[in-house]
Order: sequence, then C-alpha cells, then structure tokens
Amino acid sequence: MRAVFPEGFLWGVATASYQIEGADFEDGKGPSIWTDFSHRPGKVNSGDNGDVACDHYHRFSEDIELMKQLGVNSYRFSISWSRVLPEGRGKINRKGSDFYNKLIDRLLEVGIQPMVTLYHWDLPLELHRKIDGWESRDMRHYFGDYSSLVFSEFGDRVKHWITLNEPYCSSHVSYLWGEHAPGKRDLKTSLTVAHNLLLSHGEAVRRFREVVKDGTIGLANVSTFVEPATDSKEDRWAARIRDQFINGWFFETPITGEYPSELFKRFNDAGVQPLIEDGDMDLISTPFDFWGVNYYTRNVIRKEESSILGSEVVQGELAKTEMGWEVYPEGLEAFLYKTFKEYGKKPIYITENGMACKDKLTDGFVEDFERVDYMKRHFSSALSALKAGVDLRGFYVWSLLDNFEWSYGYSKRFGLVYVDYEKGLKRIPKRSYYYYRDFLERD
Ligand SMILES: OC[C@H]1NNC[C@@H](O)[C@@H]1O
Repeated sequence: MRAVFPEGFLWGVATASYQIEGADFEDGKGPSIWTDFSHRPGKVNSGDNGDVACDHYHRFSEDIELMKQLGVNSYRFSISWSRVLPEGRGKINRKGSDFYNKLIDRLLEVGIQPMVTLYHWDLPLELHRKIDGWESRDMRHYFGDYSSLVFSEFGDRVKHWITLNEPYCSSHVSYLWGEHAPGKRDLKTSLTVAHNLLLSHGEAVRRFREVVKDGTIGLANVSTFVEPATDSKEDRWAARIRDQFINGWFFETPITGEYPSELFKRFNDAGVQPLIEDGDMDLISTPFDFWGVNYYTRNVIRKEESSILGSEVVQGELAKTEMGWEVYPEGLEAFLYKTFKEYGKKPIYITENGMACKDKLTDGFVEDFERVDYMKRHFSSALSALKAGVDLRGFYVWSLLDNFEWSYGYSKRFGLVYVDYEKGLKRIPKRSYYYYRDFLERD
C-alpha cells in the first residue's frame, strides 16, 4: 500500500522529550513543571516520573539504529526547553544543545529527516514559579526568545518545525481537568492559558520567518472526531459546541483570528472568556505552513446542561484500546478532510497516531496483533483521505518506544518497541515494528 502514497511522503515515528529522555537532572538541565508534578505524591500512577524514562539521552544512537532498521525517513521529537535554557531564559546550556546537535547530526547521517516540536508540555519550572508560567501574557516573549535560539542553533539542518504540541492538553488537561502539570482546575485560568499558548505559537512563527528562510512550521493539535450520541437536535448542538472546545478553539482560531463564536459567547456570558488585547488575534493568526493532526479516537457526545459545555462524553460501543479510547479509523479520514477543507487548505501531517495495548513479553517477544490491525486500518484511512484530495504529506506513528505516558506513568505502552523497565530498559521490537518495517520496505 505504501507505493500509492505520493513520492516524498514522510513515514516516521514520534516521541517527546520528557517521555523518553531521562537525564532530568544531568549536564546542567533545569527542572520542568513535569519534574515537579511527577514527584508530587498521587499525581502519577505508581509514583512514576521521568527522571530516567527510557534513558534516551544516553541511548539515542541505539534508538536511531532502531529507526534506521525500521526504514522510516523521518523522526518527530521535541526539545526540552529546560535542557537548553535551564531557567527558561538567559544563558544557553551548551551540554543541552550539544545533545540535540548530536541527535540531529546522527539522524541526517542515516537519512532520517528530523521534525522538531518546540514545546511538548515540559515548561521550565523557573518560569512557572517566577512569572506563573502560561498564565502570564509575558510567556509569548520568553517562548519567542527560546524559539529564536533553537532556530538559530538547529535551523540549518532542521527544516520541519512544530510550535506547540496539543495546546488543548497543555491548557485544559493541565489547568481545567488538572490531570497534567501543574494540576490546576479552573476554566477561566485554562482559557487564559490557551490564549497565551496561541499568542506564543504566533510569536514563534514570526521568529521562524526571521531565522529559517527555507523551512516550514506548523501547529500539532489534538484531533478527536466528535459526533452526537443521537440524531436529536440537542445532541447535535451539544456535539457542535464540544467540537469547538476540543478542536475548533485550536484549529479555527489560528486561521480566522477569531475564537469559535457560539462557544466564545457561552464563555463570555459566564464571564470566563480570556482577556483579549489589541493585536492579540493578529498575532495568533500569523500565517503558518502546515497542520499537525494527532488522531487517536472519537468522542461521542450527548446533551448535559449541568456542564458549561452543555454536554458530556458517553462511552461508545466500539472496541477500545488500553486507554479506553474507541478504535475508529473512519474518524481519521473524516477529520483530515474537514481540516483540509475548513482550516485553510494547508498541507497536513499526521503527527501522531497509535494505540496502547496490553503488551506482554512471551518467550521474549510481543505479539501485538491489535496494534498491527490498528495501524493497517489507520494507514488505509489516511490513503482514503489522500484520494479524496487532502494534501497529506506524512504519517508519524506514536510511538517508537514504550514511554512515560504522563499521569499513567509507564503503565500504558504505545511503543512499536517494548521497553523492559525491569531489565535495564532493554529495547525489544514488537510484531508491529516488523509490520511497519515490511510495509515501508514493500512497494
Ligand atoms: O496519549 C498518547 C499521546 N497523545 N499525544 C501526546 C503524547 O505525549 C501522548 O503520549
């Protein structure tokens, strides 16, 4: 099936710094909000943290060899802001930037194109403590300075960049639901954080244009297909509003320069809307080059007036992953088509797609046939979107390695490669790794 994808299509795997690197206190790296949060009792399953993670910081050559053997032509990873700028601003930590230089150089040596995410949730703790982190409007300046620094350091070799990973998560999962660092629970704060994240996205795009003249930059969003539980007018309206909250707020706004109107009015009437100053919406809608779609599942929505969103998520009847997420590849095709049609007709990369399975070693191997089936069905859905005219440019499987799955710790395994946490973090390719390798090899 691979041969029917366009020439130059990027087939990759994706990871993120705090989830795989470890060395959280090494070589001058500063703590992040996840260093602090994961060490707070009760915040992460089994008290897990990213102090060591998959030890990718020391084993990156071995992990690149796994990618080379896999046959991918691209690798999406994130830079740890506090590894490069320990306090989030000021003097660069050369040992930190050296790690990423070695990583990038090795990837290029073996013919793997880096796609780099500037921010994948691990905010320098100093910025959180000194200026209230993402609650502060000043963050756009600090994020802009950090962005300019890494564009200057790595932009000569890295040509595909992502400003933010899933601002929906680094705002609402972190400041409304409270499940992620820093674990706050207030809607007005969360909407303010979302606004400051989007301002920072726009600032980073403007800095990018000044530094990297021959690259492209995009925004990678949570991309959950939202549909009503019934065909009733109430459920269809509830699903529309929920879709604006999860998706439209972060897909529509950077294109139109306006928040989705129905939901914004709802928040305004409740007095929780973000403070918008002159020039904000222009900055947020600074033109960028591509969308990153992180697709996993759908949400089935029904009316529930007690919530400010006027809805609740109901359990669908489809087979589910270890995260309790329905397997719904049809939603990927529909989401890609809608994103392309309604959000600027921009090129799209599927920057994350994968599933958590109950992966068990049996005689030293993992037969994760469920994950193979999941991949087959989502590759097929991506192909359908391409055939329907979507300008799809790449597909990154989440994830190369089993890794730190945030508040779930190491209990949820998304990797194509099993990481044996009991036996020295040994890497053991699963059945799905070999499926992907054969898929990439075949024409
Ligand atoms: O839950 C699986 C993934 N989802 N997107 C963001 C990543 O950091 C997660 O591990």
